[in-house]
Amino acid sequence: MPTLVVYNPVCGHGGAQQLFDDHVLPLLQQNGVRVDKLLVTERAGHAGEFITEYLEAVEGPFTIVLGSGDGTLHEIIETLTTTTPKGMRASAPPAKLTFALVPCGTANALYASLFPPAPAPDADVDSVEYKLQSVRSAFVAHTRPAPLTLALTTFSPPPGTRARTQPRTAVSAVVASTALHASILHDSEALRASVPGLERFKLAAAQNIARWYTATLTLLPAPGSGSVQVFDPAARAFVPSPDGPIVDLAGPFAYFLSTVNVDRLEPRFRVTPHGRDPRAAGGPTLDVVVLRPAGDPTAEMDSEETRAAFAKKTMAVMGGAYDDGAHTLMRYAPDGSLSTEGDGPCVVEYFRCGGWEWEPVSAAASSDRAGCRRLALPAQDEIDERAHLVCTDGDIHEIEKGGKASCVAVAPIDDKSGFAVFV
Ligand SMILES: Nc1ncnc2c1ncn2[C@@H]1O[C@H](COP(=O)(O)OP(=O)(O)OP(=O)(O)O)[C@@H](O)[C@H]1O
Repeated sequence: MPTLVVYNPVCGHGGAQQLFDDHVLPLLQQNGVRVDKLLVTERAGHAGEFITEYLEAVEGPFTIVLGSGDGTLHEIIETLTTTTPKGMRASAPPAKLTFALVPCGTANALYASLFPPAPAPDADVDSVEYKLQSVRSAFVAHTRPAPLTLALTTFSPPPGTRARTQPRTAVSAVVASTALHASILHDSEALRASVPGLERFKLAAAQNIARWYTATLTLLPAPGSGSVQVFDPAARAFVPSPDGPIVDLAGPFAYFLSTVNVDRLEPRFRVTPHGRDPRAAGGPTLDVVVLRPAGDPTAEMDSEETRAAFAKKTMAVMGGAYDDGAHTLMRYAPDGSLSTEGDGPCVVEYFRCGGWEWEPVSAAASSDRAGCRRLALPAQDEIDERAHLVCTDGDIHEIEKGGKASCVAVAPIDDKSGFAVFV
């Protein structure tokens, strides 16, 4: 099976070259692995172009030893998924691509989810041994790779518009989000040069923590599951949603994020903490976390004070994600304080579903749906620019005014196609 080595020398703290020279390439050599091609990426887009051209010319299946963060992995998967197949790639089904991941990026969400660091706060995610686990699985232990589920997000123009181009589709292997998470990724990119580590996400979070987003959200069941599932903190399990097979949620929203393949976005940020649990039979699924101010029993009407008070709760929810996913157990006490005890209303809504539709709307339209009327904004026809941002694995997209984003989870049709990773 052809083996390619690709690494991004500038991702994370810029240590990929040394790690590959000193450890990864020697480990491959010791285990008799012949490297067919090695690419040190020179620019954004390089890895995707290189892999696509190689796969057009050479018969697969393929293994790629990839030294990067989630962004370069995303770039390869998205380029292959959205480029019309030609040459060898035109064969059906297209050849399978399996990754041995070497975490060299900033957050390394997929790697940290597949190889969760030990619970001790000082567990060393920077050690060479921690970083070589996927390569060892591939070439030393010869484990069976795990298939990757993908989230396909399509951006549609307003209904009735004559499409100038085909609707765009973005592909993610980790996260598709809007609201606070998309705002953080949007703003943190500008900080990349000045704040190189995870701190830039915390800085961008502080800038955006008090924003609300007006939209409507529809969650759709996975094929074969019959219903959207909702996490029941008392049972510590997903159960069919009492709202029926499809769940409609009105805004405003503070947080909305969906994940595939992962239970965390950073080694310690377990935002969808059951994302790696074994699934019941049925189609591929997304784990979805939603935070809506209307759930707060003390949020009476929209005002600066209400938003400032709710921002503290959003902070507490983010803190719960850093505390092993405790936000999914949080409930409101009657006075609006948060606790993981008691049986009050859940603070976050944690769902498992097959897909979702997010449609930015005016505040009036959003609050027309049941449950959120009391938080209607005064300026009813204002367009909420920020509600139009969608993040797919770090890429930021903008929904056209009057349009929407629709996301669906897909999995390889068999174990000879699609993408997989050595775990
Ligand atoms: N030589 C290069 N110069 C500049 N950008 C590059 C180069 N090689 C790859 N890239 C781009 O860098 C971006 C970020 O890389 P990557 O995701 O691997 O690291 P990261 O952002 O540090 O990590 P993470 O995604 O885990 O936070 C990718 O979108 C990729 O296209």
